[in-house]
Amino acid sequence: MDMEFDFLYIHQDRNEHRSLHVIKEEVGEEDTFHDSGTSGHEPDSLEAIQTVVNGGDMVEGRPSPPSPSDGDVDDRGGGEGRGGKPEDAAILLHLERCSHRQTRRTLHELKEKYETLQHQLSQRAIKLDEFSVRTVGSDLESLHIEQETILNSLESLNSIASSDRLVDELKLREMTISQLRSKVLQLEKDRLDKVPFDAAKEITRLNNNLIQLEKARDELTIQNFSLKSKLSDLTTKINDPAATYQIAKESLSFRENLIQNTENGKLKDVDDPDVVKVLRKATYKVTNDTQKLRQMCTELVNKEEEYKKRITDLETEVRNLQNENSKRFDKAIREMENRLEITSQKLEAAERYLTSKEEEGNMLKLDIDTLNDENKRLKENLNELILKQKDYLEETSQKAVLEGRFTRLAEENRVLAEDFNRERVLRKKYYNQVEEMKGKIRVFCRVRPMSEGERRQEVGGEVTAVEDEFTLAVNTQRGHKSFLFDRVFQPHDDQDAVFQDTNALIQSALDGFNATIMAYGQTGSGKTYTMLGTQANPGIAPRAFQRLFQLVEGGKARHDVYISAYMMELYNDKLIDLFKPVHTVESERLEIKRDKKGSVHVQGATVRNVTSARDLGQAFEEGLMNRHTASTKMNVESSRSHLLIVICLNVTSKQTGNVLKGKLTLVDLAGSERVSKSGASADQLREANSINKSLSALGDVISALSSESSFVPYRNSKLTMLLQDSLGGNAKTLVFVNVSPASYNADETLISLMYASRIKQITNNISKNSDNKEISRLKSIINKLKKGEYPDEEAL
Ligand SMILES: Nc1ncnc2c1ncn2[C@@H]1O[C@H](COP(=O)(O)OP(=O)(O)OP(=O)(O)O)[C@@H](O)[C@H]1O
Repeated sequence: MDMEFDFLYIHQDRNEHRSLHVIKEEVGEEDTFHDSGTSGHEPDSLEAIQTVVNGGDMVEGRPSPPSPSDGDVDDRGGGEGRGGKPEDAAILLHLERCSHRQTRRTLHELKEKYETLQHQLSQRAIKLDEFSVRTVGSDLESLHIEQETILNSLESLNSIASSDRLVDELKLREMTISQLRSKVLQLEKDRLDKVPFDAAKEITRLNNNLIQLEKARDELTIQNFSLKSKLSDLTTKINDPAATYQIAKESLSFRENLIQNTENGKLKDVDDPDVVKVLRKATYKVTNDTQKLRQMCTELVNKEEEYKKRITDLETEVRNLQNENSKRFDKAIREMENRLEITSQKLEAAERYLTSKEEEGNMLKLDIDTLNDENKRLKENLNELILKQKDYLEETSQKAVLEGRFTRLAEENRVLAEDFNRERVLRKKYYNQVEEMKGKIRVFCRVRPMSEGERRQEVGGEVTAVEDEFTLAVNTQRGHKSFLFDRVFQPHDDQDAVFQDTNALIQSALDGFNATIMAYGQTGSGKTYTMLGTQANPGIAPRAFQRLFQLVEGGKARHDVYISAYMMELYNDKLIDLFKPVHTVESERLEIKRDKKGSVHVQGATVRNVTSARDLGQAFEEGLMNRHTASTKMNVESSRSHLLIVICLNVTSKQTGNVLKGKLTLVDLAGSERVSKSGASADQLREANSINKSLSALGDVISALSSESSFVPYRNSKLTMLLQDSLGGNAKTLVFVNVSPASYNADETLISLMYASRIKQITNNISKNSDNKEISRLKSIINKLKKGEYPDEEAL
């Protein structure tokens, strides 16, 4: 009985290993159970599974490498290089296998228990006797209890195998999924760190694909779980019938043994008919139960076969699904790898593009620097322009001020011009009055310098001395004599200084007067130098030409001036037209004529119209050339003839239309030396007489004009006839008396000076004072006019 109690107690213990061990000890057998489908070292705990997932070892209940029987796991498991998905599949497969192994192990344990119990029953059935019938019921009851216990054990085992395992499985899968996700995130992070901004779209697209794949994986996982669940249900269903089958089988065997034992004679020993009856009823009942149990066993066997087949199908289906999943997963991995490769290539392309863009950026920076420099330069230019504009505005304002000032000045100028014109008229009036008061004939004396030859030969030095600008003294052996003139020019006075006091006559000619400038003196005294000058030092004639056209140009707004000229030579009282070629001179007959107004002209003379100083100068040069040719042809010296240049002016006022006719006559007289001194030939005498006669006639005319004689002997010579309208009347005459300072020319100098004195009727005697008073009065008038002041009424 103690053994029975122990047996019942032991079978109620849920610690299977311990109970089996106790049973084995009690029955004295070794545990020979060995599941051919397992290695005996198969990991069946969560810890072991996790270790397998992590690639650890398991030996003797500890984590160990997968056994050869786990070939599917190895084939599908792959390494970490598959990204964790094969591990996931391996875990699932492993969990499935663990579940099956545990189920099969439980079945085997139950089978072992069943065999042990059968063995105990067979052992103890022998010992059953009179109380066997009584104990059959209790045995049956015990069997039922045991059956229930076994069923409970199976139930608990199944629940443990299903619920706990699934929870752990889920936790494990979640951990695995979490690890996989973290790995995926890490990979994505690494890849994103390498991918530039422009590959972000591609990464986003890959992420979306990954999410799709994860969704698909999750769906597959759900399907997998669903299948697992079905498998679990089926396993439960299988286990239930299996347990029932085992119990029924045990019960059947027990009953069969009991019946057999009973029939084998044990009941023969029972004499009591009631007991026999009871036993027979019990036997009958047991027989029926046994039949029912057999039917149940048959059904259960059939069901087991059916479930086993379904399990096999489901396992095949699961394997197929897993293979399919694995293939899809591998395909997805490959696609991901391909996309990663493409993305890497794109990344490289993007990096190259970025590099090129950086280079471009550097170039653009250089361009920007250049543009900045250009901009700076332009700004500087702009600033300069602004400053210039500012200056321009200031200048504009100043210009406006200046324009205002200019307008005022123009008005002032206009007033001044009017005043000037008025003053000019007055000046002319006063000038002419002064000229008239000074006399119509003015006499300037010019002393030439000693020539180099005269200095070298020491011809007795100078006999002349300029005491002041109006007085020339001559020191001779016969005494000291002073001569007064309108002006005395010293040897050092140049041509310009001489012309300054003569150009007023040019203006008089333009004002309608007949102006005459002539040079008188002995040969070599400087007449030609004074009247014509040299190329380097032009005399009065070329300067008068220039001045004349300057005045014409200045007055062209008011006047139209028509200018013509003729040029004559008077030799031995004979006129020669210098504007004609030499060979025609003798054939032409020139006659001096006077018109009704008294104007003199030479009939037959060549008159040249000139429009410029250049024209006039060229004509003048031609005339001089002709004079030289004629002198050579006649074998005479040019100094033995008189030279006349006559410039006729026809001035028409543009305002009034009045016409003024003036004349400027320039005369270079022949030498005035005495005949006895000039040579002894008859021609020379005739020449000298002709010269003296003309010069004497000129002196007579001038003397008559000065003395205001009623008769002026113009017709005594051709010279005076030519000068008839230029001497006297309203004519203005300027006579240069040229003298030599040399002592050997002292006599001729005295004669010339006396001749000039006769012209001015100025003597060195008692009339000197009165003459000096007159001269002083005239000088004061001239000085006031030069200063632009009006002469006093008394002086006038
Ligand atoms: N004021 C002067 N300054 C310098 N040299 C002068 C001056 N006057 C005359 N001479 C020079 O004296 C020389 C004689 O002068 P010029 O020929 O003019 O005298 P002339 O009186 O004209 O003589 P002729 O009656 O023979 O023509 C020339 O060589 C001339 O250059």
